[in-house]
Amino acid sequence: MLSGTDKNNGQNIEMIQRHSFPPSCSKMVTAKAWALKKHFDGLPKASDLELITTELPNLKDGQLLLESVFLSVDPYMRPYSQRDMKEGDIMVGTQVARIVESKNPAFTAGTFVVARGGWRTHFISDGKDLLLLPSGWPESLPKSVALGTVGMPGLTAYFGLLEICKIKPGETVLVNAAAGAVGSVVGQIAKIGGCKVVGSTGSDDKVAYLKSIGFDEAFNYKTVASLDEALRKASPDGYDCFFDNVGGEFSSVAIHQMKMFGRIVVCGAVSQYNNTVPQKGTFVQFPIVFKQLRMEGFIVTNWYNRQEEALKALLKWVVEGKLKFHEHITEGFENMPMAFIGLFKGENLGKAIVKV
Ligand SMILES: NC(=O)C1=CN([C@@H]2O[C@H](COP(=O)(O)OP(=O)(O)OC[C@H]3O[C@@H](n4cnc5c(N)ncnc54)[C@H](OP(=O)(O)O)[C@@H]3O)[C@@H](O)[C@H]2O)C=CC1
Ligand SMILES: CCCCC/C=C/C=O
Repeated sequence: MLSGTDKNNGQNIEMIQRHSFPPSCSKMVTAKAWALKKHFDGLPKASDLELITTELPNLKDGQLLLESVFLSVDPYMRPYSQRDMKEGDIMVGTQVARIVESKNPAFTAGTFVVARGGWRTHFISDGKDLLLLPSGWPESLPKSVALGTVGMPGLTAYFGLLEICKIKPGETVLVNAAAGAVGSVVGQIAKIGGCKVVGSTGSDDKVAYLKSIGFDEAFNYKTVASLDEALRKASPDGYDCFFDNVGGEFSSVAIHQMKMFGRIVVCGAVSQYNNTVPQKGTFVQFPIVFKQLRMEGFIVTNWYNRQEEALKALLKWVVEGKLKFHEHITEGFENMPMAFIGLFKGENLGKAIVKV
């Protein structure tokens, strides 16, 4: 048996067994999975992860066998592994999977679902945590988009912007990591909502991409002489909303350019996830008090009671061409670690996906 526990909604997913099953089992399935071999220290390394090959047992009544088709790599996996995982655990994560075999009357083989199966090629589920793609999903739309713009990152943008920032037409919205999975949706929803949008990102190609999807202003934070000046130039009057994906130094500078009664949604802090020692930043109380700012953190899963409504809206915008998406696809399950590490080097434009 695996020595680690299963954090991937463990109640619903049968642990992969390390031992073989007797030859009498008719349908032995070989599954691969990535386990956390050693806790990350700074930037994750491929050698911190271990590829495990195992065989799955036959299905019991009520169970399904799933095969991952597309897997998601996301920045949250880095802080999550540190806080909530122990060495030996299978990496947490989400995939678009195809039902290979079903002994559960609620699901038929061949159906595609979004699952929280972790970094695995195959897994067994009782079906309780599987999500069908939203109805009306066009045949021409890649199913991987259910892991990005019409999935968790899209929901993050949707609820963060509409419910935490509560954008209003005519306002100016700032977003960093703007060419990524969440940021690119934030900017486009803000445009749909009648806002001016400023995006910060880490390469000139990404700047060009942001302009091509409708951002009013975009700059490369790695090459500007002064972040303070770049923010001021992009919006001399300041910012009503700041959707913060990056944290750290960027946030310390941007908070001073908020307008009176501005709102900051603290979505993530990707610049800080690989820190090995706690960092000190500037104190935030002065701008918060004197500009009467609201600064609020949130976790998207807290809004999942409304995910049906939001996925429907996101899919509609995609189909109408109002919400563009880009995917950074890495081929091969064995390359998952490199796809994950690439997030912290800015390698992805749009949603980082692994195609099995
Ligand atoms: N609160 C919530 O519920 C959720 C929060 N999040 C958070 O949203 C943020 C964006 O996630 P997501 O869109 O999936 O990821 P992205 O697709 O944006 O990928 C990460 C990007 O972050 C940028 N980045 C990486 N390292 C640094 C750094 N040191 N400094 C500045 N930028 C950096 C890179 O873009 P670049 O080239 O521009 O530097 C990279 O491409 C993350 O902080 C994530 O944790 C995501 C989902 C849910
Ligand atoms: C099911 C995925 C939940 C992601 C929450 C992310 C938090 C911060 O990055």
